[in-house]
Formats: sequence, structure tokens, C-alpha cells
Amino acid sequence: MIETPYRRHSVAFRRAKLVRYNVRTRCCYYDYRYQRKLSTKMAEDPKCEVCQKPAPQKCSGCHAVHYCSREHQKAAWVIHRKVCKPFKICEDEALGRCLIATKPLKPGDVIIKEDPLIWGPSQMTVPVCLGCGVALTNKTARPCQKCGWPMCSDICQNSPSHIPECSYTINRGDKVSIKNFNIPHPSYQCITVLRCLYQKQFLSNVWNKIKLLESHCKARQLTPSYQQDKRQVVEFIRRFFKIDTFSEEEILKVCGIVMINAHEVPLNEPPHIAIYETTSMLEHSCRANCAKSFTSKGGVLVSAGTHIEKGEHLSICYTDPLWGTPNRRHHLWETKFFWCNCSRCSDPTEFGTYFSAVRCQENDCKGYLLPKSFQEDTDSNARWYCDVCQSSTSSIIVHETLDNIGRQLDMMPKGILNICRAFLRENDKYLSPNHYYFTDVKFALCQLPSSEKTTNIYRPIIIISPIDEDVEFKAKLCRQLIDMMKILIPGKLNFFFVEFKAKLCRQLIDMMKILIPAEPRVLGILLFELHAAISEIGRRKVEAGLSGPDDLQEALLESKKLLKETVELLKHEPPELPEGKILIQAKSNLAELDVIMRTVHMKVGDVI
Ligand SMILES: C[S@@+](CC[C@H](N)C(=O)[O-])C[C@H]1O[C@@H](n2cnc3c(N)ncnc32)[C@H](O)[C@@H]1O
Repeated sequence: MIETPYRRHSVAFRRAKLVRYNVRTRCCYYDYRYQRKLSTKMAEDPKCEVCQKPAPQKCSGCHAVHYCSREHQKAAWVIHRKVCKPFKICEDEALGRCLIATKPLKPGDVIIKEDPLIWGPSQMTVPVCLGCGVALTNKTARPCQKCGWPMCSDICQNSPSHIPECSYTINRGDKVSIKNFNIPHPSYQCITVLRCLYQKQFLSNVWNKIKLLESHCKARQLTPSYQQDKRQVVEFIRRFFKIDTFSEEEILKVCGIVMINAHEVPLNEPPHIAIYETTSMLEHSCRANCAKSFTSKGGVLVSAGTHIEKGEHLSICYTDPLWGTPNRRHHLWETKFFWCNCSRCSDPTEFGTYFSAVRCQENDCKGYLLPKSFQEDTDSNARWYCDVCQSSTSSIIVHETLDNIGRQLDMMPKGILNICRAFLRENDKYLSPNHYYFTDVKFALCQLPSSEKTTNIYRPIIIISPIDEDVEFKAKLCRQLIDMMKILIPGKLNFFFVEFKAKLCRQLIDMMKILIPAEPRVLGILLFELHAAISEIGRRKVEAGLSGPDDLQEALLESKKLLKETVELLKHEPPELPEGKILIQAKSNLAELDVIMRTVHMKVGDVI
């Protein structure tokens, strides 16, 4: 018999008793019990995964298994590649545990895909089903027959996730009774913490992973949330559930673990939270290199968002990457107990985008004010300096101005074009063109629908951004307006909005690629909106006789390129999330576009 590589490997594995034969499927399977035994032993004395001889070489991917020779590594790869990871877990004095790439990665490569160790409702939530997390109403709620917690179905009542609070409630003696489903209910504050404590009491394999996560117990003691947890979680667990197995300290440590490590999972309304074994170890950067998305079942999927070199730290962004630097840094300090010093926070200009900068108010000065470093901006004597005239202004005054504009923005209805325009125009004298407040408004404008059906509520106006310095663009818009006025009926004059929208999308895409290149959702949405605007412009121009088939084909080709990029960026998004819906739409538009392009080609030939 010819020995195939597979047979060679299986023989080697069987000899080493790592592979067993499954009679039913007639296949060999990898016996993980052996791997675990070997891995524990290898920590002291590395042994070959295949033959158990001394093994000097380790897997260059995960660094977790060893081999005595290249042959045995090759033989093991068929099975090991299913569990091998492109990173290793390291310990850093400042960061704690963190993940480091062990091989080069390209955008979209999957790095981690895992189910939660624990999931549960957010601390502040309306009553939700404890089996699936969906919000309940008087009509949909049905009490669990064993404990009374409201559930949405029999399946959820018997869900393994519900076992902890169900069994603690049964032990308590009285069933839970929840009647009001419209407002946040305090009883839910302790559920996720209780689920972790249950692991401590009964399931040591899960608890052993949870307990290693950072809790920042000491730093938290000085915060209001610690006192709140004492009153609302510790007391509730003790008084309501009558549990005295855990000390106050133990419960508060778990509260800290949940606060520091839980990820918000937005699959349901309201979102639930989840702790993951590996993803919860990822460090933060405001210009992260990894992207996080979720599977439909609540698992997490971390993929490379940029090209990542071997040896690079893997990071995600814990905060909203479209907040300004002071806001991001304070938020991280208040919720995760560290001052961020990432490459973006260390560069006040945020890679030349001036995303957090304000305009210099000195006469005729075109400069921007920024602090020398945002690390020092927490000081009350801090000042912001102009990059042109070098004048300075107190940080307190800058922040007061920003707070006022922020309040204005909070109250402003987004999605009303004229109001957004007025905001951009009025604040142009204070804020840099790429300022985060402007970005917020422009991002909302970019998501306004481009098509006639939904946009003809907009008045026929020429929309020229106050920050628009592109004179040629304005002139072009005016020429087009005159042409169009002659041809179009008034209801179609929102053409200018679509042009404006396409321009905004391009501006934002360029900036996002510099500022947050690993945020596929933001970029994906913008590329999709740009495709919609370009298609609409092409279509309307042809309808109005303003352009010929060559322009149309050019627009279609650009649309297609943008759609392909959108699909690539959003490929890991589940259909439950808005970005997943855009992915479905983009795929369908791509198919339609192919048909249209073939038709155009058949009618007018290859014009470009
Ligand atoms: C979700 S945990 C990450 C895992 C954690 N290092 C561990 O060992 O369990 C978040 C904590 O990691 C640390 N951390 C993460 N990113 C950091 C960064 N960029 N700078 C400083 N500390 C960071 C902080 O202590 C933060 O509260």
C-alpha cells in the first residue's frame, strides 16, 4: 500500500495514541485528552506532540505545541491547523495579558472565533428573557415554572444559561415575580455577576478562566460604581437570594471582572453583555488593528482590520473611535482604569487629521489650536497652542466652547438637511474641518437616502458646505444647477443633495482610512452610501440627457468597485445587525449591477 501523507500522519499519531479510530464515522479523530495531558507536561519539559520525545521546536503559529522534527510537525498539521492560532498570549507589565501576532495577517483574516464564557443582561436593563436576551412585554413574558423569572419560551426556560439564577432562586424558596416590563428592573443588576459566581461554586474549568481576568479591584474602590455595586449587587445577592457562600470581596471582584472585560453584544434590543476567554484579553488602541464582530448566536469574531506584522500587538478599540481624544481618554480612565497612550492619543493632530482641533480665534489666523500633548491636558493650567501664530488659550475655555457646541449637537435632530447645514455653517468659525462634531453630522448626512422616493422631502437648494474650499466644485455645482433647472421637474432637484452626499462620503472615507483603518463597519457603510450616490447621479444624469453611456458605464464601474469593497469589509457581519443588512443589500446590488452592465454593454458596446 502507498503511504499517503495522511496515512503517515495517522500512523504516527496512532502510535503516539493521539488519534483514535471512530467506528461509526470510520474516521480517525484527535484525542484532545492526550493533548491536554501533554500540554500541561510540556510547560515543564517540551515533548513532541506526535512521539513525545524531547522537542526543541514549537509551532510558529500558536507557540503552544512542540515537535521533535519537521516531519512530525508536518504530520500533525492536518489536525493542529484546526486549533492553531495566529497569536501568542504574553504578559506585559503595563498591559497585563495581551495578544501578539505570530505571523503576518492581512485585512479580513479571522484571528479569533469563540463562544462566550458567560453572557447575561447588562446591569441596567428592562426585563429580558434570561434564555435569549430578548426584551419582554406583558404579552410575551411567561414565568419560568421553576423559579418565576420571566422567559419568552419553554426552550429558553430550559436553556443552560438560565440554570444559575434558576437554581439559586429555587434554593431561596420564593419565586420571582416581575410585572412591569416598561422600565429598567433592578433585579437584573446581579444576574451576570451571579452567573460568574455559579461557575466559581460549581464549574471550576470556566471559573479558572474568568478569575484570571483583570478586575481593578483596588482602583475601583474609590469610584461611585464600586459603592453602587456594594449596595445593589452584593446586598441583592445576599438579601434576595439569601446566598452567603461568597464574601463581599469575592462578589465585588466579579463585579470588576464584568465591568472591565464584558463586551456589549448588540444582537438584541437591548444588547446583552458577554465575557470571552481570549477576546477579553485583547488590549486597547484608539487606532486598533483588529475588528470585532459577532455571530448570530452571540459568539465573537475578531479579524485583522489592517495588515499586521509578525510580533505586532493585537488591539481593538474599547471606546467609540469617533469621539475626540479628551473624551476617549477620560472614558477609558473611568471605565477601564488606564490612561491611553496609543499612537493616536500621543499625536495631538491625530495623524494630521486635526480631528480634535479647534480654530485659532486670532485675527485672520488660519491655524488650529491643540494642546502640546493630550496626556497633559488633564491639568487645570493646561493650554492649547495655535500651530500657525503660536498664541495660546486656556484648556478650560476650549473645553467650555466644545461643551456648548456638544450640547447644541445633542439637541439637534440629525437627518434634517437644513438643520445639519446650519450647524456646519455656524460652527465653522470654531472647529477644524475634520472635527469630530462635524464628522458626526456628516456621517449622519451620508446615511440619508439618495433615491428620489425618499429624498424629495428636501428643498431644491445648492448645498455647499461652509468648510468647502473647493471652488471648482462650487462652480461645477452652479453650472449643473442651471442646466438641470432647465430640464428637471422641481421634485427632482435634490440631485444636488446626492452630489453633496457623494463628496461628503469621499471626504469621510479618506479621513477614516487614516484615523481608524481597522473599523470595517464605518468604512463599509460609507463605501455603500458612496456607491448609492454615484449610481443615483449616473442614472439621473442619463435621464436628464446630461451625460452619455460612457459616463454611465464609468459610474457603474465605480459603483461596482465600491460594492465589492463594501462586501469585503462587511463579510463577517451577521444579518441581525444593520451592517449585516447592508452586506445583504450590497451583494444583491452587485448582482443587479452585473446585469445592468451587461445590458449597457450589449446596447452600446465597450465605451470605456
Ligand atoms: C479587557 S482587559 C484586557 C486583558 C487584561 N490585560 C488581562 O490581563 O486580563 C482591560 C485591561 O487591560 C489593560 N489595558 C488594555 N489596554 C491597555 C492599554 N492600551 N494601555 C494600558 N492598559 C491597557 C487595562 O488594565 C485594562 O483595564
